[in-house]
Order: sequence, then structure tokens, then C-alpha cells
Amino acid sequence: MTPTKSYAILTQNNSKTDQLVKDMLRNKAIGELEELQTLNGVLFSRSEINRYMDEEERHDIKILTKDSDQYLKTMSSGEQKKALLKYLLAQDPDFMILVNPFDNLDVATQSSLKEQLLHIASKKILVQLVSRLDDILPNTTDFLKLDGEILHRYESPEVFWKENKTESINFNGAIPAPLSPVDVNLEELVSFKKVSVSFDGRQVLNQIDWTIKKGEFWQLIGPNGSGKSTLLSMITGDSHKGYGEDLTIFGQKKGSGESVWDLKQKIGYYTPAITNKFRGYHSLENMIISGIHDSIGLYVQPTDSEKQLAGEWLHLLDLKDRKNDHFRDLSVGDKRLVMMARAMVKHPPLLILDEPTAGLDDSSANLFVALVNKIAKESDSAIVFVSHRKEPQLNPEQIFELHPTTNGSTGVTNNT
Ligand SMILES: Nc1ncnc2c1ncn2[C@@H]1O[C@H](COP(=O)(O)OP(=O)(O)OP(=O)(O)O)[C@@H](O)[C@H]1O
Repeated sequence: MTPTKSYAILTQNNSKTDQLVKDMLRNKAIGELEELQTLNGVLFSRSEINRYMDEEERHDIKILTKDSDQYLKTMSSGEQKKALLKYLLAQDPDFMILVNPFDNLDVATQSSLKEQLLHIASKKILVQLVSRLDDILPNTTDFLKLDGEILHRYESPEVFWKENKTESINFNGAIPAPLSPVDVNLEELVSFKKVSVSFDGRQVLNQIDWTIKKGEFWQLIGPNGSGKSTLLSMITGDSHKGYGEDLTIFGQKKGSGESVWDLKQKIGYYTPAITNKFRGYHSLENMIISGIHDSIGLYVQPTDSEKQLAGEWLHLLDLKDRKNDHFRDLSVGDKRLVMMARAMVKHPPLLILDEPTAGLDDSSANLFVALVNKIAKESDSAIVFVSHRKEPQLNPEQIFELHPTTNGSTGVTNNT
């Protein structure tokens, strides 16, 4: 065995990644990866973390976090990945499959994980399955691409890099106007004034001051565990934290009897995990119309003007010919564009996008970011785009950054 090999397999939205991972772990013969057939492999991926999280919850035990007081579920993404890596290394595998290992990680955690992986690569074979070119480790020796279920090997790194450059983007027309705009007669949509939050006596957010005004375009960044999800869940009504603090959302003091339903009416929320709720046979047209009604399926006959509006969005995304196709049959990238149209169809006063490009390949991520920029420019919705990754094409007006301290994170506003 030559333990210095490191493979990078570029995946696209049509790639049958799960099947390839299964085949490698079961030592099936794979033409381009013969060397792995007799070796013992483990999997480092988000889906493995989710699997362990489910198991921990179902049996009320700790598997990955035996040495910690915290359950995997309450840990930040970075903490979860560290716990999984430690657990896998203890099994002393011959090779390790890494599926988009840097997704959902902040820049500092990405670079410490990168260093750790490069160290591991001197002793073990790494097989990286990555959808973003930037994530490929510098020690990579063999370059491949997974097109559907076909694994294609490149004769040299140069040919690989040359062939996989991304293209530029065009949309068909302007962002469609809503049928009946959600009216909020307010300049300030959200206002945190010296808001602090603790969990089990440990302070996570420290004296946060943040105001989101009508039509503003924000990026929210901060390292893993700095409290980004905690902040968002207070805005969306998914957390009771913030009661008794000076926190006002759409003109109402948090904890003053505001209705979660009312909040949800005014907020478009998108995170990739939401896509999993739509496993049934929904047409693309119905998916977009269901955004007007905030429902998962469509329970009433859509009106002609609703159909017309859905058609305009699908035209914009170049999916008009597929309006009757099932959402479940779309590529991952197209699914996200449709979900974005669904979140935006009413032009909510506030649109929250939580790590929306995680797991997308470069060209789909660029397309998604271009759509967000276009929405910011052409609508009155305020946008909060949460991401760790520097999206090179994203054009936010302001960045709200969380800085962890021993007393919880403080927040700083930067103009871009
Ligand atoms: N229900 C909870 N119980 C205990 N601790 C919690 C709970 N929810 C969050 N935390 C802790 O609060 C801190 C902030 O978590 P949060 O998920 O808001 O961070 P984040 O910035 O969104 O992280 P990531 O980028 O990794 O998703 C973390 O240390 C986390 O472990």
C-alpha cells in the first residue's frame, strides 16, 4: 500500500454520490479506485453526523461525545465535525472518505480542519468528494469527476483545472412583483438593543446591538458556535430566548404576546434542510404557489393570477418548460432556486437565508448568489444571508459579525 495517495472527486448536482460512497465502503470493485478494494474505510460527512445525532436521541446515549457534557445536537457544526473526526480516527482506518468536509465551517475552523486532514493524509489515503473547487486539498495526487454514476479520471491536474472552470450567468427578465405585498409600515424591522443570551448559565451572546431596516442587505458571519442560529431563531419565533430583553421584531417587543404565525407571514426563511420537507409529488408550479399560502402542499385550486405569477418566476429561472415536472426530480441546484422563488414570491419584508449555498457545486452556488443579488437590487425585502464561506460574488451592503469572547459573542457592524 502507498499511503500517500489523495484523491479528489469533483461532484456535480447530478452525481450519484451516495451510491459511490456505499460502494467504496463495501469494497465493491470500482474501475478508477481499484486500490481501495481490499482496504478498510470510514466516512466523514454531514449525513454521518445526522445519523449519530438520531441514534443518540433515539437511545438517549452519547456515542461521539462520550467525553463531553453536551449532546451532539446542541453542539455547533465545528464541534460536531471535530467529534466525528476523533471518533473515526480511533478506528484506525486505511482510508477516509470526506464528503464536502468544509461546508458549514467558519474560516478559522476550516483552516484548522485542513491542517489536521493534511496531517492525516501523510498516513492514510483520503478520498475527497467535493462540490467546490476551492475545497480540494493541496496534497491531492489524483483528480476525478463523478458525472451521474460515471467516474472519470483526468490524465493530469492541469487538464482537470482547465476543464472545470465556471461560466457566467444571465436571468430572463426582472424579479416578478407580488400579487398582494405584505405591508409593514415600519423603517426598523428588527432591533436588538444590548441583548444577551445564556444556555445553562453559559453566556452565548453578549450585549448585541443590531438593527435591520427595510430593504437592507446584510451578511451575518461568525465562527462556529458564535450564536448565529441563536440570533436567527429569536427573530423567526423559533426560540423563546430574548424574553425580557430589549428586542423588537416588526414593531412588537419580544415576549409581549406576538403571534408566531404573524411573524412567519412577514419572514421568508430558507435553509437547505427545508427542501427535505417536500418529498411528495409537487409540481414546480405548485411549489411556487404554495409559497403564497405558506403551506407544504396545495389544498385549494390555484387562481389564474397565481399560475401566471408562478410562470413568471419559472421563466426567470429558465424552468418554464418544466412547470409540470415534479420538484423531487430536479437537480440540487435547481431545487434551491425554486425554493428561493417560493420564499420570495410574496416579497416578505424580511428574507433570511441560512447557509443557502452549503453543498452546492461552484456553478450552482454562483447562480444562487446571483439570484440573491438580483432580489436585493430589485425588491424592498431586507435580506440576511448567513454564511461562513466568503461568497466572492455576493454584494451585501453591510456585514454583522459575531466575535466570540469568554463572556459570549459580541457583535460588530461593518460596511462593505
Ligand atoms: N439548546 C441549547 N442548549 C445548550 N447549548 C446550546 C443550545 N443551543 C445552542 N447552544 C450553544 O450555543 C452556542 C451557539 O450556538 P449556535 O448554534 O447559535 O452557533 P452558530 O454560530 O449558529 O454555529 P454554527 O455556525 O456551527 O451553526 C454553541 O456553543 C452551542 O453549543
